[in-house]
Amino acid sequence: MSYRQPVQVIGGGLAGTEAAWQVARAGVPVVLHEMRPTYTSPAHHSEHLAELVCSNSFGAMASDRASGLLHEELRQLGSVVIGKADEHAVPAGGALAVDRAVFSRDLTETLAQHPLIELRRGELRQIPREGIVVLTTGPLTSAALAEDLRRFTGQDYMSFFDAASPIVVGDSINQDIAFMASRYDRGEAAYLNCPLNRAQYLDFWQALCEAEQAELKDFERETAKFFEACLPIEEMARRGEDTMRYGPMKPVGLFDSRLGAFDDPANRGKKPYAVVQLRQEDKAGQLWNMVGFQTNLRWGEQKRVFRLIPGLESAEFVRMGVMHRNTFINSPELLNASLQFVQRPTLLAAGQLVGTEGYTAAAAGGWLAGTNAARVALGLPPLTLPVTGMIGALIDFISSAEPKHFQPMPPNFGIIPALPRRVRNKRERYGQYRDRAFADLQTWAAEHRLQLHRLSATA
Ligand SMILES: Cc1cc2nc3c(=O)[nH]c(=O)nc-3n(C[C@H](O)[C@H](O)[C@H](O)COP(=O)(O)OP(=O)(O)OC[C@H]3O[C@@H](n4cnc5c(N)ncnc54)[C@H](O)[C@@H]3O)c2cc1C
Repeated sequence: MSYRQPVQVIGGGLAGTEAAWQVARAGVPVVLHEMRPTYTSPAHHSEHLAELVCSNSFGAMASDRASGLLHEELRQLGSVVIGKADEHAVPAGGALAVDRAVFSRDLTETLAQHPLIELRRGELRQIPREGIVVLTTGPLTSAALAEDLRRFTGQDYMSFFDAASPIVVGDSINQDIAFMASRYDRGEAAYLNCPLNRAQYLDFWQALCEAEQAELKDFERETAKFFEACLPIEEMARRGEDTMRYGPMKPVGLFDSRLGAFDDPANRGKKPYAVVQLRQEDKAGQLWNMVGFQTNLRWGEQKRVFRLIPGLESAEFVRMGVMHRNTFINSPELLNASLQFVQRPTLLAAGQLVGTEGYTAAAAGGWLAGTNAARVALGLPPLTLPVTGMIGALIDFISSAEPKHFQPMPPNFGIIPALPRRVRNKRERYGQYRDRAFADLQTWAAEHRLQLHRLSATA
């Protein structure tokens, strides 16, 4: 096949943007189809590429954490998404967070200016039957294309629910109450923290448990499975009085230095019982994201209940929380380890459509699918097992989740068809057990006659 026929990437999210860039970087022309602004998904708000639909964070930066390792590998591999994330980073105490509007606008302009990339706006309703195609339409793939993909695979989708948290105007936060700090004083003081005493926490918890939910459609209510790493805050509240204090409202390592020294025993009684953290959204610090407060409450209820939080009594919300059903394909059955469909090797897929959750994982999958689409076009063998950090992200996810909540995710999470049980069962932190995990993976890969590449060395 001649590679003069452009590769077609469908969906300009995190995965598609990275994929299109890698195709072009290999010298192969590419058309990137993005349906926004003509059609939009229920979670997207702009017309720009690589829009971050909820939090503005790509996860922890330290390279002994799965996300940090993946960032570092993607940097070395020339990822445009992580490159722009670095350029437009905002303070986030050890996490890689970005000014989302500037980040997405810059990526849109950068891709639009590349001589080998054509950015074509409009919904693609069918998978192109010919040529090399990369599907990166995400968890909210448009209905017509989803139906065509279902016909092509002959399989139903799998799904779970994911929610986004509200964004608050900085000037409306009462900074006599909210204080700046990062947990355990790590990095710069990057978060605004709203402290609650026990009575305030219990009032808030009660109000949250009783608040009115936005309606799910009947069939959705029956099958509502939440993504455990991103539970709606009201679902967390329903699970128990203290659940939020062990989750997003964890008070440890946070202290208002205006009250005195943290380690002074005289100040022990001043430590908060619970804390709501807000992370900076934009470089100017005008917008703040409520960390871990993804929600499916009715919008009026969100305002009423969240204004009970000390410091947010007059909060103005520029975006409310929402919840959506995320769908994904049964990738271990449908794809091989190079992200090509077994049925049609010229069709590849990446991002949340294949079940990898999160911005960083989407960018990594996009890197691999784009690289492989270009390699197929150039007549080169595709790369097989993926970025080491992606494996790490997988292990990290698996080790931090409760097995009983796996149902919708594990067989499809990531692109590794059958992780060995001993890796799957690891409950310890990834960083600490990385070497052992890699040894296990190497054995497993050898057993399956797969080569395990560290892409930074092979790309
Ligand atoms: C409500 C919600 C909250 C989330 N919160 C977080 C979070 O806080 N942190 C995190 O890391 N991840 C979060 N995620 C997951 C995260 O959004 C995804 O993992 C990541 O964005 C997936 O990237 P992607 O490129 O696969 O899909 P997307 O980024 O969704 O991109 C898909 C693109 O395809 C386009 N498209 C769809 N159909 C068509 C078509 N037929 N033709 C042309 N274009 C099409 C869409 O417009 C979109 O631009 C959340 C997801 C949802 C739905």
